[in-house]
Amino acid sequence: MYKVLITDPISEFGIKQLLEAPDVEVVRNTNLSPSDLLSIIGDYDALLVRSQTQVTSEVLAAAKRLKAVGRAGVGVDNIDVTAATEAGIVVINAPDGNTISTAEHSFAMLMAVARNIPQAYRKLADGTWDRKSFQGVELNQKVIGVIGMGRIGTEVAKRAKVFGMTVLAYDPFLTEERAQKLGVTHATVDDICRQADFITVHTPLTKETRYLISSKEFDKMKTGVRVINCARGGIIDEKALYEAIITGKVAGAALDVFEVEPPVDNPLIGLPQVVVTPHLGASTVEAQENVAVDVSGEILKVLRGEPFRNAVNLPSIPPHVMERIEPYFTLGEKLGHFLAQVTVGSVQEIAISYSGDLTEVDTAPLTRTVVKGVLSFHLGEEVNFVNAPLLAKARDITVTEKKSTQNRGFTNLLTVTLKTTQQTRMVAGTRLNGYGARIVKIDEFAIDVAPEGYLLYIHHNDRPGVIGRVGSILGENGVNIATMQVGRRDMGGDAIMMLSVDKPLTAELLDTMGELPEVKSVTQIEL
Ligand SMILES: NC(=O)c1ccc[n+]([C@@H]2O[C@H](COP(=O)([O-])OP(=O)(O)OC[C@H]3O[C@@H](n4cnc5c(N)ncnc54)[C@H](O)[C@@H]3O)[C@@H](O)[C@H]2O)c1
Ligand SMILES: O=C(O)CC[C@@H](O)C(=O)O
Repeated sequence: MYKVLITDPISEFGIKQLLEAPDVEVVRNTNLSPSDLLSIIGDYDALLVRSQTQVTSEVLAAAKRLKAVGRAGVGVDNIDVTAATEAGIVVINAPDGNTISTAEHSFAMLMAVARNIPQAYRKLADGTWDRKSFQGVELNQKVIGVIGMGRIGTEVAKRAKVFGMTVLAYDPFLTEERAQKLGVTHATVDDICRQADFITVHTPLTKETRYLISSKEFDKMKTGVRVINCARGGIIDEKALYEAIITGKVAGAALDVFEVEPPVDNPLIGLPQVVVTPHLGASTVEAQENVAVDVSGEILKVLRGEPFRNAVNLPSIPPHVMERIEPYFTLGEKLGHFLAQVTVGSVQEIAISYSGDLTEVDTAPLTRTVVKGVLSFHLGEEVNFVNAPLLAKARDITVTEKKSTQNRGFTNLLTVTLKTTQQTRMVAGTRLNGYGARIVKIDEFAIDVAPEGYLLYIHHNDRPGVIGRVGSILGENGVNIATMQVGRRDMGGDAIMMLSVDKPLTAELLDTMGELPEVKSVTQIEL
């Protein structure tokens, strides 16, 4: 039974699949102090949070069973992702579910600051009918600068266009073609500062984007500009913003996020030109359901060892790529695990070659599964999909990946070569329609074996009677052979036998088989 701890308020509908999963026990406690969390986290396999719970390196160090931290939302600023990666803990987020809600909130804030809606509301609510103080500006025919054209920035830009605005957009990944397709003008931050009537930021908060908009940028702006931040506090320098408002450069600001949340003695709050909300961008019924559904589903997959998509500490896998490579995940891991069991010496290099259909997609996630398969034979559960490359690097193991045109007649082929201090061995596998995963080559021998269960890999001389003797010994010792495959290079030369058996052999029985005439080696493999 997997234990999942939920420590922030998360949509009930969204976590339904966790609550109903027969293999999951959910514990909800949204009143834990940091020390409470430290003392109980060791019992849990997954932790599900929003933005309040601080998942620090101490929490992660105490989380001996933890396999995943799920964030019902986009930003993972409250999670020590580096510490999680080192510990092999997957950090999952839900990047798509709150895009529309946050874009709509950004637009609502833009309109609120353009027309002074909250200020007018407050005055009227206080009993004053004031029609002079709140003259606003139209959006139509104004220039808006969108900095960060990812999911939310793009949706904001689309809405701005519908309102008759000219959109200047900056994002290091915005191509001219995409800008044209969206009907926006590709611009620099400098262009935006000089030309825009409204500036809205939609980047993550990184070293590069901290104080992206500060005094230097405000100095370049048109007098009367209005700025919006519904992304992360700190992208706009709050001190510089305050100065720019006081000097009259900036006519208004709309802020949903702050450098410190909740804000403490923040002079921006209460300024008549500033519209604020307490980080409400994603606070809609729809967004909270979406993010909770997404992250709960992904957590279930991580716990059950199934492929997942949205890990922050792993490159994300687009759905069309996932669809193509998912069937090979288990095969890749098993090929790695197979080689680790038949090879002697310390691993120096893992080389993976993809051919056929597999050359058409990004196979980096598959490479991780192969590396995991190799390392897990020696490192056990310590190694997983997240930390496998790090663990290989820490052991000076080179991992290479190449695409090859040599598919040996298979529509797809995954070939893994393991170089150790003592030998170099190779195994190749494929997926055959109707038969599933198969091992089709071991070193120079063609073979056809399902990579599962207990296998006996016997290297022998191709002589009459060897196969019979192997079968008899197993039979005499009560070991049932499920399947048997032989492969040889030349008649009477080097040959291999691959048997799948119903139960593992004892060490004594393995020795007895190894002593048979013409048998060179016997290796038991578990896949
Ligand atoms: N207020 C809220 O409640 C709320 C809700 C959801 C998301 N957010 C925040 O909104 C922001 C955007 O989210 P998203 O889902 O659109 O993310 P996203 O990853 O889809 O987009 C971010 C974009 O910023 C771009 N970028 C990175 N550095 C940049 C730079 N120096 N200059 C310009 N662009 C840069 C990236 O290339 C990317 O395209 C994030 O900070 C996220 O945490 C806030
Ligand atoms: O409401 C939340 O949980 C924060 C939403 C937002 O900032 C995010 O990063 O997804």
